[in-house]
Amino acid sequence: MKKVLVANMTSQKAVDYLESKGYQVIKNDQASDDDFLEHADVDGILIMMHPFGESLMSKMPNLKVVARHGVGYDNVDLDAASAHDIVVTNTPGANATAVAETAMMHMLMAGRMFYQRRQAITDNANKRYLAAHHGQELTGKTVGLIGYGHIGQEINRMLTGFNVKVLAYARHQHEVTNGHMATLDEIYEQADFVVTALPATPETKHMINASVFRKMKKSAVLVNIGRGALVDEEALVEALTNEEIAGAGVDVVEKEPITAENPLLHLPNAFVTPHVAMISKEAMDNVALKAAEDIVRVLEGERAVFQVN
Ligand SMILES: O=CC(=O)O
Repeated sequence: MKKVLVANMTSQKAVDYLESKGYQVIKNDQASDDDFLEHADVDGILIMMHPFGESLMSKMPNLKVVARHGVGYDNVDLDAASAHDIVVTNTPGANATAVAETAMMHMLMAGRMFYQRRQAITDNANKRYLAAHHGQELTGKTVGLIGYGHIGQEINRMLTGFNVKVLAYARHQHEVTNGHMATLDEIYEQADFVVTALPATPETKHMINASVFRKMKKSAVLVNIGRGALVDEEALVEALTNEEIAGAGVDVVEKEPITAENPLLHLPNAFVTPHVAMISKEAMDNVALKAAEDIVRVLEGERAVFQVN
């Protein structure tokens, strides 16, 4: 019987599907390197954000497929995977609604500093700052979407009722119902809300940096629901502290899991969530099932079709 390790928190749907197909499932909610190696004989593995590279792959002789539970696969070493003939899959689109809802929430929360206003009831913090800063509405504004895949397009769809103008940046041309495609500089210079929804790659690392903050409007709000690596966090903290931009909403930071020391948590104009954009019952079910289906397809021989690019 083939074995699949379902690592980290996921939906039971993955386990049920794999078992219904006759696989032995080992479930491990706290996957660490040691936990992986305890089950080094597995044929497939379903992982979330745990770094997975050569040191693990080389010790798992039967491993044929690593299914990334989500979209970004920056935690998986693709070169090592191809050297070991391991297929890597991801689940584009399966969590787009949850992540787009999170982006909408961040625009509204960071735009109006709702979190800090709630906190001020009980801890008295930031009262002077909040009295002097009223925040801004999303309605009628220009929104820059950097990344226009499943998630960017879903954000655009959700924005329809807000009567915004959308400027979208992507590698490929798209029809943008609420606006049009634009260059990065057009977005930096014109957008009131800049949303980053790109993967972490060598090309996107720190693409949002001090020189970008200088190009952005002083009233702009940055929302990052892609990866922490997209934003130079030190420069972001500086830009927020000096009010070079008005605010930020981030679900992802450079060093995760985020800890209480992260300076973004202590600024009155930043709103932070701990990389939870895709955590909803619906998204977890969709993603888990899609990842489990990919594992089965690969283990049954349909490899090339599912490889991430
Ligand atoms: O972070 C979430 C994902 O990569 O889907």
